[in-house]
Amino acid sequence: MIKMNDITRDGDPVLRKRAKKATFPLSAEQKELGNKMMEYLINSQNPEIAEKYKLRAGVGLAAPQAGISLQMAAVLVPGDKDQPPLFKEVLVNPVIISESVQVAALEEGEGCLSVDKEIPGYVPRHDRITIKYQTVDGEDKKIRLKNYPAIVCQHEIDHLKGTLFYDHINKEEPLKIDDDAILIG
Ligand SMILES: CNC(=O)c1cccc(C)c1Nc1nc(N2CCN(c3ccccc3Cl)CC2)nc(N2CSC[C@H]2C(=O)NC)n1
Ligand code: NI
Repeated sequence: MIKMNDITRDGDPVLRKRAKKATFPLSAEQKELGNKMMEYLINSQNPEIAEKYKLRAGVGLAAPQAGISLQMAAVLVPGDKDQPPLFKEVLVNPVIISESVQVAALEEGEGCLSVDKEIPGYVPRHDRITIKYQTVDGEDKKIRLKNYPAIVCQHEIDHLKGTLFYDHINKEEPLKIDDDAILIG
């Protein structure tokens, strides 16, 4: 299982590189990586397991954060209690093909498993996006996302381009954002 000491931290050059495009069929190791990244998110969202293995909770994890420069990211956005997840997928070679003009940001700012310190400030993103990606089996998919799942996918796709969330925070005024921005609580 992936544990916190397997997760690369800010300062590791792999987090600032553009990740390599995946070619199909994926190797057994690459498929296994997708499973292990998703397993990390499941474990990290389970209070007992997270406590036992000291896992920081996350809803997204990108391959560069596991030290592998590959265009692959796992996303697991839970639904409400006893509901199915809002979004659960391992995205391979994801590309944002359209994005809303409407800006949105998490009201509490963003955290990242690869950034140990808390960096306050709004991270302006698009409220709605359409992503084209492949599944680990090479199937082409296209999905439209909005609000929290859209924010998470933008954060993870950023990782594949060597961008970290705080790159988007206004240095002079971290809490400055468009008047009509949607703040997601
Ligand atoms: C600085 N303020 C903050 O971090 C911050 C502060 C307050 C609220 C939010 C909402 C904040 N922001 C933020 N909170 C999250 N979690 C909330 C808790 N949750 C979770 C926790 C326990 C069980 C199950 C789950 Cl689901 C896991 C996910 N996740 C992200 N991000 C940014 S996009 C990728 C995603 C990620 O997975 N990061 C590791 N941001
Ligand atoms: Ni991150």
